[in-house]
This record gives sequence, structure tokens and C-alpha cells, in this order.
Amino acid sequence: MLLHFYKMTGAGNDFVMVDNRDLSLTPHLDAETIEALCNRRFGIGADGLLAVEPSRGQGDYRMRYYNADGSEADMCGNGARCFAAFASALTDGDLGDISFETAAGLIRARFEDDGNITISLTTPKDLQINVLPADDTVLAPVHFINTGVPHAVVFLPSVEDLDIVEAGSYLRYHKAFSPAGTNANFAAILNPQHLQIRTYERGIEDETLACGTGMTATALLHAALTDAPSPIKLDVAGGDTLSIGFKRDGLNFTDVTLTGPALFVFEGDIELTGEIELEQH
Ligand SMILES: N[C@@H](CCC[C@H](N)C(=O)O)C(=O)O
Repeated sequence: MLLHFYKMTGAGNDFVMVDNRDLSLTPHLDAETIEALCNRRFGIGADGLLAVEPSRGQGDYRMRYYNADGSEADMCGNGARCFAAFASALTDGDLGDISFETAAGLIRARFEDDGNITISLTTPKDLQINVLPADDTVLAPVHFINTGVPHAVVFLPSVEDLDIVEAGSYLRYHKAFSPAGTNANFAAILNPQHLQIRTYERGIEDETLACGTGMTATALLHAALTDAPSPIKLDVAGGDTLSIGFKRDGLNFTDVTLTGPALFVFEGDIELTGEIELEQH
């Protein structure tokens, strides 16, 4: 079977995008196939795959997100911006606001005049300060919040030279976060409203160049710990700077937004047996 796909990137977090509005792809979107499509040496190469599906009652569409290892996750922040642009383009949208269901809840997307996209996230939950103490691997106390998917967050004086795979995989598989595991974020405070962040992602099992729900988790925990006001900007490993907005009442956060880019990279067809045939333009 020949699968038509699009490749998009949200601040360096990259995705295979497929149109499954008629649900004809559903039998083909198994974990093994998704892992093969996301493989960077034998497939298209991506951190994950996003499928546009019909709404089941709430919103204009349903967003399905799969990590590069084929596991399905409840939410993806960078993916949600790419999903909004892709779904809007598929339906010749006028780039007006759209909304879509995710397993984490309803997400709204707004297309900004500068080309960025702002998504409104679901209300974060399970905020915990000092879940784990500093030790030889993570070097500072570990905090936690679920911003659609689980995130551990560690604030350090610098994240430039940190071994993210070592520290990230340690937290990702730590018994404190089992059985679901967690994504792991490491951030340095540049000024009260500006952070630098690096993220190890569950399901990719490596550092990614950006993680939207991870940026959100880190900004909210930073605000909870320091009283920093909204918005908070974050420099990500891919080179972009994104912005998190929120309202806060103590440790409760509402009206959480993530603003950043979503870009088309290329489109093509791939035979699901493995041969890639790119379209000529
Ligand atoms: N890259 C995403 C998060 C994707 C899900 C994550 N890997 C998980 O399994 O929890 C983002 O931009 O939020």
C-alpha cells in the first residue's frame, strides 16, 4: 500500500503527518509500521506520527499522536501546532481558530499574524514539588506535573554540558514515575521570564530538539517555585524560542497556552513495505 504523507516540524520536534479522516489508514497504523515510518535510517524519520481523524463529538477533528517507537501518547504540544496547520490546510481552512480532541482533552488552536500558532492546553494536573531529592545523576531536586503527558523537571545552573540521555533515562524509568514512566526536562533560568531547556522524551528514548508539553511543564513549575509571571519564554535545543502563557492561583494553573512555529518540510509517498518514492514538484 502506498501511503501519502507530509513531514512537518514544530521547533525541531518533527512529525510524519497523515490524513485519516476516512479512517481507511487505521488498520495500517500499528506500532511496528509507525516505528518503521519514523526510523531515521530506513524510513521517513521523525520523532512521532500524527493522524487527522474525524471528531467523535467535541471539536473539529480528533488528533492521534504516536511516538517514534509506535506507542500512543495522550498529547503532544509541538505536534498539536503542526496538527492545527495540517488539518486546516487539508480542509482549505481560512486559518481561523480550530479545536480538536486529544486523549488528554480538547485543544484549541489560534493562527497568529506572524505565522506562529497558539494552542490552549488542557488544565495541568498532579503538580508535585520535590518528588525526588538531588543525587549524583540529576544534581538538583526533581519536580513533576502532567501537562497532557507526564513530565519530571529539574532546574540547574546550566544545561549546556549535561548528559541528557543519562540523566533523562534515569528519571524516565525511575520507580517514582512507574508504571507509565515520564518525560524529563532540564532547565536553566536565564532571567525570571526566560529559561533554557533540554528534554529527554519517553517513546523516542532520546533527547528531542523541543517538547511542547515539556516546555509548558517547566514554565509552570518555574512559576510555582519562583512566582515568575506569565508569559515565560523558553530557548529549546533546536534554536527556537517559544512562549508559555498562564493564569495562576497558588499551585493551580488555568488558561495555559503554548505559542510557537509549525512548518511543512516536504511531502511524499512511501510503500509500506519500505521503499520511499518522493513526489517531484
Ligand atoms: N513531543 C511532545 C510530547 C510527546 C509525547 C511524549 N513523548 C510522551 O510519550 O509522553 C510535545 O511536544 O509535547
